[in-house]
Amino acid sequence: MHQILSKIESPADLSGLSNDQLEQLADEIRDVLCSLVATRTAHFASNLGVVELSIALHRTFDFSRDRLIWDTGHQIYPHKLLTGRYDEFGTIRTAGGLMGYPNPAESDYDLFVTGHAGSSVSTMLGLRSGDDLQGEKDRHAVAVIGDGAFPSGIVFEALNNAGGMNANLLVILNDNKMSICPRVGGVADYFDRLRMNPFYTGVKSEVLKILNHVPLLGDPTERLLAQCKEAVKAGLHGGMLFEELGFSYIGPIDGHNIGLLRKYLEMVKTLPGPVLLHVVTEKGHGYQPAAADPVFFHTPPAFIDDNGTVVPKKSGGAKAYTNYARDAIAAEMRKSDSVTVLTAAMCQGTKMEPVRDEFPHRFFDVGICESHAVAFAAGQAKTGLRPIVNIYSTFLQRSFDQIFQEVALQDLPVVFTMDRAGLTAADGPTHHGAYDIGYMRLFPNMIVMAPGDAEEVGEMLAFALEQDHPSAIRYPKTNAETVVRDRTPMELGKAEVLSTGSDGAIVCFGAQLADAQRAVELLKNDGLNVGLINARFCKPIDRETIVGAVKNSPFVVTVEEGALMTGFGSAVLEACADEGVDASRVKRLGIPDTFIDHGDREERLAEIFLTTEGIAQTCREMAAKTSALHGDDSMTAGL
Ligand SMILES: Cc1ncc(C[n+]2csc(CCOP(=O)(O)OP(=O)(O)O)c2C)c(N)n1
Ligand SMILES: CC(=O)[C@@H](O)[C@H](O)COP(=O)(O)O
Ligand SMILES: [Mg+2]
Repeated sequence: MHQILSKIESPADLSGLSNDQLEQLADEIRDVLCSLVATRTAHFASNLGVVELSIALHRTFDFSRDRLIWDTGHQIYPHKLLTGRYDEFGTIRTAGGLMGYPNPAESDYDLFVTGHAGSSVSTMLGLRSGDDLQGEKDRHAVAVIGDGAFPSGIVFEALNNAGGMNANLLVILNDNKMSICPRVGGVADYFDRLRMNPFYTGVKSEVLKILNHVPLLGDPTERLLAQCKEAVKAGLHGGMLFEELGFSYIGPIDGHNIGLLRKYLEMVKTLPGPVLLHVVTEKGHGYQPAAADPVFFHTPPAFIDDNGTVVPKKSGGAKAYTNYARDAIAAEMRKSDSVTVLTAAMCQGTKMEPVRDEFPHRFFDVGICESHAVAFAAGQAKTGLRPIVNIYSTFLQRSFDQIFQEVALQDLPVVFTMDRAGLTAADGPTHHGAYDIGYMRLFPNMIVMAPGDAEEVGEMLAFALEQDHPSAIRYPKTNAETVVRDRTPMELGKAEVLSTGSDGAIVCFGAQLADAQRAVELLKNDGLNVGLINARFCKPIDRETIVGAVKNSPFVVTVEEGALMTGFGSAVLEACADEGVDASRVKRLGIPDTFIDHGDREERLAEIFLTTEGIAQTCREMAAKTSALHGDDSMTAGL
């Protein structure tokens, strides 16, 4: 089994292998990738597409000394298999196992933990600059970036800087025509034109040889001829966008031909200054169903291959918050032509393909360009439209300044639907939506909400679209429950009291409401009568109800699936302080001030007491503590 791969303990073990053996190694790596996705959801098509590139890179450079960064990092699996992690690879994306992204704690061959797209050229330029300043100019600097990540604004900031510095830097564009969905925008169209370049078909090199032998004359015609020559080369070269920024553009070349890759990598290794090598690959290459449908196979559900038929191991089940949000967005877009929706290359993750198809003129996929997305939405809002910016909580962090300046400061009615707000489990710390409560409630004019259950998603979106202010609605990566109750209508800054209790109160902001309701029922078995408040708003917070609960209850437990630092619980403490109410009997449950590793979502939630039992246990402890404070030993007897 994996005769060659199983013996690769480091890239140095590649040195003696022939191209044929390297091709066999590629097959063995693909076999490992196919075995992995039979067991769990993981990044599949992207990794299939960079097998040969990974092998050729590690065969050509010595990254124990040279520098290598894979942009975004979701396509890191072949790199991990080639850098001594074959034996433990089966643990990837599981608690305590390998991360599904680069991780310096696992290997010196991983330089940065990444998961957000676009930063690789910048960090590599920084590494280049640092190595140069410390007398290590011999270390090569290589950043591999996908065509989906490439339009991110930060990439052009880095290209601009690298060109200006004339830095010895190799940027490898991994062009597979795909982001998660098909790539979009002018850069995508440009890449399509480059892919048609004769170089890729081998014709260009002959023409370039001829041009380079055209004699230069010493008279005014020389300048014209030289310009014509440059124009023809540029036309052939393609790559003018990069050449004008100071990069030598090479390509496009076949990214699945190991021999060809090695040849060009050896060539560009010696080229001075910034170089961009354009590599053409196929997302899903080597596994036909993935090549045929790279969108589905970006992160497919665990599946088995039944003689070429893909059979997901489980499907269906309760609807996720994402589904309710998508349906609510579609419903609002049907109700009003003023409602638009924007995504930053996450149409598939937000399940908005049906919305894209139903509203082709009011659906905007701007690519991995979150900062631009928010400013774009602000422009739409300025014209009277009601844009919904549907971006994952963690990726929306890219847009902090545009949320501040273009939206909040202008007080424009942009609605932010922040998916994956909370723990995202297998993706780990780069993808947890931990900070959106804190960063959104900072801004004047911003309304910050979190649905407590499935129904409130649609109620909050409809409410948000009626407000003449910006608003944010956050929900986690999980199935949505319904909490049966007599619902009170949405009212700005008003919480919903589900029950009252003489022994304490739980104030829940967001999707743990059903857990909190079950905890209330559990606590009755302990003889504790604890009330439950559905906060609904973190901003404006319902001071009357929530500070009132703190004032009149023996204890209050606040619950949020967000960072405790600056989160909803902090807002409660601030409100109590402002009202002069003693908040010493408030216990806050949420994400502690640390980065939470990847792992099973329910396990991670249990570790921070954001489960039915965790909330109940916290209430028991608070009841004991507060009854002891007031001389009633009945609760402490059993502790
Ligand atoms: C800032 C940011 N926004 C969105 C994402 C979600 N995302 C992960 S991979 C991906 C597509 C990347 O496309 P590309 O760079 O071409 O890589 P490929 O999967 O094609 O190899 C996206 C949008 C992200 N990781 N980071
Ligand atoms: C690499 C990346 O950022 C995306 O592929 C992300 O992992 C998708 O997350 P979901 O699977 O939660 O949509
Ligand atoms: Mg791509």
